[in-house]
Amino acid sequence: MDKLVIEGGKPLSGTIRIHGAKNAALPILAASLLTRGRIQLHNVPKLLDIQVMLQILEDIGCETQHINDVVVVDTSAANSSHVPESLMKQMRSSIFLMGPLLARFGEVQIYQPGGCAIGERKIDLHLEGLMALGAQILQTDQRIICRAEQLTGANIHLDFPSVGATENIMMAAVLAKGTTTITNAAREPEIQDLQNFLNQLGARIHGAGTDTITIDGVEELVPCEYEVIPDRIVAGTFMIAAAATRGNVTLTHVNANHLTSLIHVLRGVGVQVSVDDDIIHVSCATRPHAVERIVTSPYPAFPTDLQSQIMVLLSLSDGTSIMKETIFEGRFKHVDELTRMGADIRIDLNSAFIRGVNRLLGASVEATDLRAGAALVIAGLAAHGKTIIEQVHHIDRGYDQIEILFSRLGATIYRQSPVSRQLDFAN
Ligand SMILES: CC(=O)N[C@H]1[C@@H](OP(=O)(O)OP(=O)(O)OC[C@H]2O[C@@H](n3ccc(=O)[nH]c3=O)[C@H](O)[C@@H]2O)O[C@H](CO)[C@@H](O)[C@@H]1O
Ligand SMILES: C=C(OP(=O)(O)O)C(=O)O
Repeated sequence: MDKLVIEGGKPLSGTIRIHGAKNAALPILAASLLTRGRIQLHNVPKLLDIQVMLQILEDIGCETQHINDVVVVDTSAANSSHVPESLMKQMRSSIFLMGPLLARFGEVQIYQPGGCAIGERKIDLHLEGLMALGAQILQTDQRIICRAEQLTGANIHLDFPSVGATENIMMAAVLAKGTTTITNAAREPEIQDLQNFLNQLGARIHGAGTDTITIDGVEELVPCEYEVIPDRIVAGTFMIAAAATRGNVTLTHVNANHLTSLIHVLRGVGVQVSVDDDIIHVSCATRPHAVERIVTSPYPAFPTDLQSQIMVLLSLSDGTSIMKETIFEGRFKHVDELTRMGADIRIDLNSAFIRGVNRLLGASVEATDLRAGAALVIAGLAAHGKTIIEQVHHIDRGYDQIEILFSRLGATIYRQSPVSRQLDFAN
């Protein structure tokens, strides 16, 4: 298992380019199955989750290629509506295959998806949405079989604006007969990106970005070329790292409109953030102060995917801050690790009370999930001394070589691979 080793205490400085969004690229890759032919996608990051999605597409008969940030998927020969359990279990986003495969083949056999251990992460809203479109669902313990000779448009109200359920329903409804309306839909930028991609294929969807999405079913879709949006969570991670190390960092290829809640919080604690078109500049010369309360909620509120990272900044701020997590019940696992590094955080139900300390100290810690891992990297960069982070594979799900990106900003950070892997690379 790889480890990250960090010698902290240096302010980050310099410019980096932000890669494409994992959470946009994954549903878009799954949606490519809705058409027959060759799709070319730009700005697709080289991440573990993307690799798994491409492996699944290959397993069901597609041809795929990922060179630099360009992915080509040829879906012409896709011939299976079954996703093997071993692949399903590798990530949560395998669930995105359900809608497109059902729409393409009239049936799909999948399993409960895997993913980060951040909460229960049910899929009831996905299933209810597909049933509303006319699918019959047979569920045993882990296996889910879904069938529908013809999907038919319907009015679907989501009890919670689930990102994944909104996307799965959109993908299933594109080729359905008639019109589908999703109310209380999720409004995340990645949903708008999926709408834009599907419309480029010839779909007729509008409303993404609001809480009501309308999908007028079409007969068929034709392949296209498309560019994925920048990753707002990766951008946010680097912005917070710049502030936590009292650095001076410029991010390029970002969309600041997707980061309004974070920019508001950062400015509120005294961090300088300026925006110029697709460039964001972050600098922090003095100790930030505490924030009264941050609550994670669906977009456009503060994202749960930046909760653990901002907690590192609050741990180093002057005063006590409160962080309430309302999306995932198991997303405070980084707290024990941060405490090991000297943070002063108390958890009460879904709220964390963070008393700022003057400094964090390097320690051996474990990434328990993707964003918890990213938070530990930030903590390690800001801390005095050496930090070793285990279970780096979690971080690799969402950041393309995080150590290289931070090295470019002057950090001392490197990856230690087991000897056998180092030899593999040498050959
Ligand atoms: C690949 C991707 O885009 N992942 C993002 C997506 O995950 P994901 O799509 O899984 O997140 P959801 O919005 O669906 O989940 C939010 C909440 O709804 C619950 N729920 C969800 C579906 C369902 O059928 N039943 C149900 O109860 C979940 O358990 C969770 O408590 O949005 C999350 C919330 O912004 C982000 O943290 C993830 O990074
Ligand atoms: C929770 C996340 O991703 P996923 O939904 O793919 O597990 C994340 O990106 O922080």
